[in-house]
Amino acid sequence: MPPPRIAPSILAADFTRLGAQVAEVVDAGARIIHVDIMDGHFVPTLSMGPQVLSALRDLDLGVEFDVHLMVERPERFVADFASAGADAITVHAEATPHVHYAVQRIRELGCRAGVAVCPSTPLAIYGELDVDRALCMTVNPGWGGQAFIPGSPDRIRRLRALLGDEPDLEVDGGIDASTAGPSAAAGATLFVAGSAVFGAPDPATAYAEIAAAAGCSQP
Ligand SMILES: O=C(CO)[C@@H](O)[C@H](O)COP(=O)(O)O
Ligand SMILES: [Co+2]
Repeated sequence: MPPPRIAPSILAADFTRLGAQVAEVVDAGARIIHVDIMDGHFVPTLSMGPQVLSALRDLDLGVEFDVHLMVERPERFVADFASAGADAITVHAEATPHVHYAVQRIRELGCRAGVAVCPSTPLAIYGELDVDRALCMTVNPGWGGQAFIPGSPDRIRRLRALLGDEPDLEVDGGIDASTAGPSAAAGATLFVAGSAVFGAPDPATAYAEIAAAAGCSQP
């Protein structure tokens, strides 16, 4: 299985000092930054567009950008995010009838391809797809700061069994120092944490605590 990694989500960052906040978690050891894109349709909320990603990319912090598209018909936007600097792009299985095409397109654009599922979506779709990353939502998508759904470790375990050892299994929503451990034990390898990192008084310490709970080796 891939080594465990933590991906701080900038959705919870202070946007008046976004670059400094990202630099702070990079100094603490983060090598992946999670970027949540919400369209007001697939999820009721709006977040940001590719301009924010390209601004972060221009900081040259040497990190990977993990783009989570919570948008309808995400295949329309993958090229925009690839040119803005995405390293991995994840689309929701519920957001398009053309998931296979979206995965193919993301790879053609030179990015790693992920497919995400909401908490009520059957996991069987992964049996039909070859993905670099499977994203198991551990809250309903659309908002930061929600509580981890308690049945998630069981779902993560079933998903890991379907995927085999190779792909990253990403968990997203309510991940903190208490939920990262059970998620890791169930087979998760990539841990998105928004409010537990950027909502903490000291994001670097919070990052280190979640990393330790997830079993990450020292940066
Ligand atoms: O995709 C989403 C929410 O839909 C996330 O990536 C959130 O940004 C996670 O936030 P926390 O639950 O960690 O506060
Ligand atoms: Co996300």
